[in-house]
Amino acid sequence: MEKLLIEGGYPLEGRVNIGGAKNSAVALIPAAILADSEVTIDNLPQISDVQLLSELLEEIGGKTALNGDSLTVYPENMFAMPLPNGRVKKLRASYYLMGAMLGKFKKAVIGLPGGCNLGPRPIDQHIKGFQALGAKVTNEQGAIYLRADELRGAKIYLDVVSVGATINIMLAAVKAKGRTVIENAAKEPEIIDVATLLTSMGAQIKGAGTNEIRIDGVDSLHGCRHSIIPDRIEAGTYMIMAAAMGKQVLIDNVIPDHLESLIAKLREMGVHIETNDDQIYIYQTGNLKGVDIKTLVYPGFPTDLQQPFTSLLTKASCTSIVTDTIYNARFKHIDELRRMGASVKVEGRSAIINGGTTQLQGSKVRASDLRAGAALVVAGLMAEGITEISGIEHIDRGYENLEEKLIGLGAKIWREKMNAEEMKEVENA
Ligand SMILES: CC(=O)N[C@H]1[C@@H](OP(=O)(O)OP(=O)(O)OC[C@H]2O[C@@H](n3ccc(=O)[nH]c3=O)[C@H](O)[C@@H]2O)O[C@H](CO)[C@@H](O)[C@@H]1O
Ligand SMILES: C=C(OP(=O)(O)O)C(=O)O
Repeated sequence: MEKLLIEGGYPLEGRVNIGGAKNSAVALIPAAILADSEVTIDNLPQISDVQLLSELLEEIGGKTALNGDSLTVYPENMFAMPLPNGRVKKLRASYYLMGAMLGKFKKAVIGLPGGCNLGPRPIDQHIKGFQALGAKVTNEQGAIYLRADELRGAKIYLDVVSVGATINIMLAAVKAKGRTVIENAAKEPEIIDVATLLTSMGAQIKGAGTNEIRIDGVDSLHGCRHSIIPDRIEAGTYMIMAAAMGKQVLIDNVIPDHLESLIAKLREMGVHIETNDDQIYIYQTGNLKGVDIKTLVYPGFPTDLQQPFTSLLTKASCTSIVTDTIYNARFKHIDELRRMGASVKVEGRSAIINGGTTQLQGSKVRASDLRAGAALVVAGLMAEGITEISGIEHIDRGYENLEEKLIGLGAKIWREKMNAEEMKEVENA
């Protein structure tokens, strides 16, 4: 087990290159199951979720070859091997194996997914979609059993706007007979990215990125090559770090339009930002003003940036209120920020941050989930002294080469092995 150490207080300056989007990559890899021949995915982020999914494809008989940031998936010999346990529980996106395997083999047995513990994360809308397409779905001892004699297109209205359900239904529907319409679909850029890959494989999909997606089933899908869009959440995290500690930071390989809500909020705080086609500049700013944010489905403020943004708000003058309407319990980072001296309290689904009251102090803290980890890295960069972050396996699920990228910007950050006593502390926590 390792921990991350940050000596805070060093200004960030320079440029940082953003990798491919985690939440696209983790859907595109399972989507490759649906093809009859090889699929190559470029601009792949080097994160543990990607590694786990490649291993899961090998478990079902596929072959994968990683070459730099490109992954080729050879789906020819895959079969409907049950995957009730093991790796599927280590990440959220293993739920995409349900849609992809159902679409390809008309059957699948997959364990319930893991991923960040953000409170309840049901998958009822995924299952409602599979059932509407004609699948029989049962939950037996924590594994989902899916089976269909034939998948038929259907009209599916999502009761909750869900990224995962929208993509999973697309995966199951692309080879179904006839037309599927997903109403009240999620509109995240990653959904368009998955639709683009599937279309390159020969699928007929219209409306991805709007709230109504229409899919006309085809008999077979072929191999293709696809490059993943930049990770807007990784980019947003570096923007927040730059707003907190930056002199002048250039974020490279980013789609500024995907970050409009964050850009607007940072500008409201007084951060000076310029954008062009694929870059965002953040300039040194003076005093930061407090702002309120409310997380919403895309294009609203992303819940995945709520936690790192909360850390930034501890530095702003006056009080800010952060409300998470997507996951109302996504506040596990708050206790850790308090340990570092932040004045924050949680009331219902909101965190109230008394900004600018104290200087954060380096402390021993624990990342309970991926973006809680990012929030603690932001706090560690701002704090006086050394911050030690445990639970960094969560951070490795979503941030490639974090230390390397931050060292490139002038931060003092490194990894160390934990000693036996520290490991025991973490296990007992
Ligand atoms: C791998 C991946 O892409 N993860 C992202 C995805 O997660 P994920 O796909 O799990 O999130 P959803 O968009 O499905 O969840 C949104 C909301 O809908 C609820 N819900 C969802 C499905 C369902 O069947 N029933 C239901 O009630 C959830 O509990 C949540 O409150 O979108 C989230 C919201 O942008 C992000 O935080 C995650 O980073
Ligand atoms: C919640 C997240 O991831 P996952 O859905 O994979 O747990 C995230 O990326 O912030």
